[in-house]
Formats: sequence, C-alpha cells, structure tokens
Amino acid sequence: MRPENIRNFSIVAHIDHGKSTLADRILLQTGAISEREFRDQVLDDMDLERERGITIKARAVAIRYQRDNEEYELNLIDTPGHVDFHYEVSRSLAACEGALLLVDATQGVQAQTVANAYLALDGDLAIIPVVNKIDMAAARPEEVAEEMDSTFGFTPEECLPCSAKTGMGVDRIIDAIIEQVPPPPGNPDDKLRALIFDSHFDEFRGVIIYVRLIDGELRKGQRVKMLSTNATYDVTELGQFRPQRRAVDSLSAGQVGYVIASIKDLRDIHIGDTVTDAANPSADRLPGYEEPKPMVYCGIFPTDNDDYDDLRQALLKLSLNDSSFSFEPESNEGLGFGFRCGFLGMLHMEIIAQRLEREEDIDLVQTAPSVTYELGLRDETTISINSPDKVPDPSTIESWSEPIAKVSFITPSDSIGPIMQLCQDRRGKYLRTEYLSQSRTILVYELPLAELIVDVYDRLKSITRGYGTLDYEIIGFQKADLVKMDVMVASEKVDALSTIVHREFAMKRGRRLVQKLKQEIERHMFPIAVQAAIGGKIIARETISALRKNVTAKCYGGDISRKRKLLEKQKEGKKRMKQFGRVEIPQKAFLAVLQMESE
Ligand SMILES: Nc1nc2c(ncn2[C@@H]2O[C@H](COP(=O)(O)OP(=O)(O)OP(=O)(O)O)[C@@H](O)[C@H]2O)c(=O)[nH]1
Repeated sequence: MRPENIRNFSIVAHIDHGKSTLADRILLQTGAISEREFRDQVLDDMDLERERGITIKARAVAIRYQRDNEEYELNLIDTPGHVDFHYEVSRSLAACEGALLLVDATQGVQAQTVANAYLALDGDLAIIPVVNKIDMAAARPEEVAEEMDSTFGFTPEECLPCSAKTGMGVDRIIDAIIEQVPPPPGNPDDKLRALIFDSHFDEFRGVIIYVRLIDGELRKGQRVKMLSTNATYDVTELGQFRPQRRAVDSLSAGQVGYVIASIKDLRDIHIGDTVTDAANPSADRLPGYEEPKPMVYCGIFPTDNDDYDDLRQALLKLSLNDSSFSFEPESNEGLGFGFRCGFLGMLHMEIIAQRLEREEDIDLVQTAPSVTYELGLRDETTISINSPDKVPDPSTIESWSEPIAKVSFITPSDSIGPIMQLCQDRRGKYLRTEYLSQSRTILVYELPLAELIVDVYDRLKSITRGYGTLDYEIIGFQKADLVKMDVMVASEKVDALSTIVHREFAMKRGRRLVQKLKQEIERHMFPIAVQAAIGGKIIARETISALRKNVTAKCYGGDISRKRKLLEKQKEGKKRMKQFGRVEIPQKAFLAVLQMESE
C-alpha cells in the first residue's frame, strides 16, 4: 500500500461518549465487519471491559476502503478513555496522524474530552471534531458545538454531527478522515524504523507487539533489532487485524500491524522502542515514551491463607499483560501473607481486584490505598516508600515529599462552592476557573494524590448528582509535613496498624482510629489501653474496660445445642485472632483500620 493512500487515526472521547460504538460503525460502514458482528462490539475484546464500558488496552484495526476507484487503508488505533490510562492514549496517538474528537451531544465537553484533545494537539495531530448521539431526544448539538468552540476553537461548521447507533452522519466522518488526516510521511526505501506502540501477551503465541512503520519495510523471516536493548529476534509472523488477525508477507512505511517473534516475556519489550533491521540498522531512534510508574499502592491478601500460591500465580499472569501493574510479597501481622501491589490509579486498582476475584475465584482482602512517598534522609540519600512499615527511624528523616496531582473538574456552575470546599478540606491549592458555557465551569486545583484517591471522585459525583467529571495528571513531588503514626495496644506496638498522615490531621485521625479499635477489640479480663502515637508521643487514647465475657450467659434454660453452637462459633472466631502481648486482636479490627478512609 502506498503511503498516500494510508490514513492512521484514533478516536478520543470521554468515557461512554460512544467511541467503541463509532469504531464498530466505521468497521460496518466500510464492510470490515457484518451487521451481526457489529452487534458484538468487536473492538473491546475483554469481558470485563465490555461490562464496565471501558476500553483498557489499545488495539489497532486495518480497514480497506474503496472510494472513487482508489483503495485506502484506514488504520484505526483504539485508545482507552479513562484518567488512569493517559499514557496509553498518548502512545497510541504517537502512531497516528489524526484523531476524531468525539463528544456526546447530551453530555457536552467533559474532563477527558479536554485531556484527550490536548494530548492530540501535543502530538500535532489533525483533529476532526464529532458530535455523537444526535438521535437522542436529550441531544443539544448546537450548545455542544458552542462548547467545542469556546474550549478548542472549532467552529460549529467544523463539528460533524452523527449517531454511531443509527449510522447517521458516519459516511461524512469517513470522508473527513480521508480528506483531513494527512497521509503518513515516511519513506519505504529508507532503512527500517518501526515504533512499538503496544504489546500484549497471547497464551498460545507469546508476546504480540503492535508496530507502526515509519520508514522502510518489515518482512516475514527478517532479523530485527530493538534499538533500546539491542536484543535481536526473527520475525516469525507479521500481519494486520482486519479485525481478525491476518498474516502478510511484508508491511511498509506508514502501515500499522502486529509482529510475532518468539518473544517470551512482555518485559523484554519496551513500548516506545524502535525496531530496525539487525543487519542494516538505522541509527536514529524514534522519540519514545517514559513508562509510567505505579503511584497508588494497596495490600492484597487472600482471605484464606491457603490461597496464597494461587494468588501469586494470578498476579504474575496479570502482570504479564500489564507492565504498569507491579507486586511484591508483603506480610502483615493481622492479615497474614499477601502482596503489596502498585497501580497507575484508582480505576486501574479496581479493575485488577475485580479481575482477580472473578477470573481466579480467590476471595481477597484489600487494604486502603496509599501513595508513593519520597523521603530525604540525613545522609543526603533519597528513598521511595509505598507502605508505612518501610518508613525508617524518624531521626534519620530530613524531609517527606508526596505526589501532587493537577486536577481539572468540569462541573455544573452551581456546584462550584461545595467542590471548592471539598478541595480546601483536602489540602488543595486553587489554580483557576474557566467558563465552558453559561451553565458549566472548569475548575483547576492542585491536590495531594493521597487526598485525591480517598474519596474525591465519589464526593464529586454526589455533589454534582453525577454531572461532574474530573481528570488529573501527576505534576511531581512536593515537600509536606507528613508523619508516621503508630498504634499501641496494651503498650505493645502493632506495626500492621501504622499509617502515614499529614501532621495537621494526625490528631483527628488518631482519635478516630483508637475509637474504631475500641469497638473492634473485645473486652479482656483486664483493662486495655489503645493509643496512637507519633515518634513516641501519645496523641490519642481510649481504654477498653475489663470484663469477663461469657457468650453463653444469655442462654439460660436447657438449650444445650444452641449453647454448643455459640461456643463453636466463638472458637472459630478465635482462629482469626492475633495475640499481641496479652491482647487478642481480631482480623476484623485490622481491616477496620486498614480500610478506614481518612477525613
Ligand atoms: N442513542 C445513542 N446511543 C449511543 C450512540 N453511540 C453510543 N451510544 C451508547 O452509549 C453507550 C456508550 O457507548 P460506547 O461506544 O460503549 O462508549 P465508549 O466511549 O466506547 O466507552 P468507553 O469504552 O467506556 O470509553 C452505549 O450504551 C452505546 O450504545 C448514539 O449515537 N446514540
């Protein structure tokens, strides 16, 4: 295929604005899939994605399309739409020359519409604005076109109206792709340079990498070299998804396709790397991308410790297909053996936890999320920690830094007050307000990531009755007055209950924590002091008074079977108790604290 007849494009949109439906509709209208296949959304091929309506992994489909006696190849590169997956969007966009910016005519411009539009603009892509769902009674296409004008400067005439559901307006979109997206620039006669923009692990074929050829030609059987690692591989198969996998003998400059080369481990592949010919290599590396680091951590423990090995296997399998997910063994006095897992964000965490429970059938205990902190030590070294038990002796710590997110809220204007209050309560720093239209506003704040992940998203939804959306990016680390808060039960320090808190909130949180523990720990034969402390100084205290608990006391009368049942139940309960000095702490108490939301 000549580069002049190739168009590489993506669809970017806020969640649920109809990206997958439009993608499928384009495939249907160009004859790539049948009416029946259209009904089973082909681009989202993971069950879980379909259920949540979120496209997680980027995929590419090559469409052959005939117009005016010319054959075109339209490569549609799919992108995820959620906040946690920005980096996947930008790496998919790096393989494109154009993007459809899709907006729901009933919802208007939302937080991820703005974020994705900027990613496309940063990548110098031709943007075609599309207003979708015009078949709906609640559609307000004129108003939404106005928002596109005030936010991005697209005139109402430039915005193409369509209904991905009925197919109305979709032909015009296909024409616009051919007319407005520039053909790929590369040279088929130059040395091979191909960009790896995605990869996934196939149980049967091993690693499958997705490439966009910039220059030259890639052939079956060719020995290729990865420029960042110098590793070489023989291409055993290459081809395109149309949308089924179809092998070809060669791909040339401008084309998009997949490569299979007996690569065993996803970790051998660097997304953003340049593939070249091993015998005749190009020296020029394409601009790559930096892999995102996990920012949000939580502990995942099997409810039943016998499931530990199964859980480890399951995590390993997941990490094979998702290089941004990490895990390492962790043990906790209260919860036993488990893993500390790292995620890009809250949604990423939720998806992985759900997948584990559903696909692997393992009951899990998940602790409250925390973030990565950077600690400057007195010996002038810096360490990163992602869990309170890794905090060194306080006397060695010079400073604490925490990740800061720039958060953009798009909200109905009448909710601005409560959202500003929410951000202030969460140590937020106000940046600016922009007006999107008469009734909707963009509000921008800096918030510590640790505060953002607690409940800001849920609170936004309830404040705005579901109409508010947010998007964030990590802008760096900032110094903060953080401390490690310890918990003592009957004078014994319980490491598993330590947390990292801002000094300003330590008192309040400490008080809540000891109250909670008081409720969860049963009375013993002696009084028990429950204390929260910072660096040896007690900041909160509760006392559990002494009482001899007799669970059968209420069962007067002769009902021996009921008595026995109660005693057995009590025995079972005991199994999940941990002894700390003279005190038994139930697993429930650890969870109550580890899952407690900070306020
Ligand atoms: N009435 C109407 N509904 C539509 C239209 N396009 C999409 N939808 C519906 O809107 C919902 C979301 O559509 P999707 O295509 O899954 O949205 P998406 O943007 O791919 O969502 P993510 O994968 O979560 O990013 C689905 O229920 C679609 O059936 C349209 O033009 N008209």
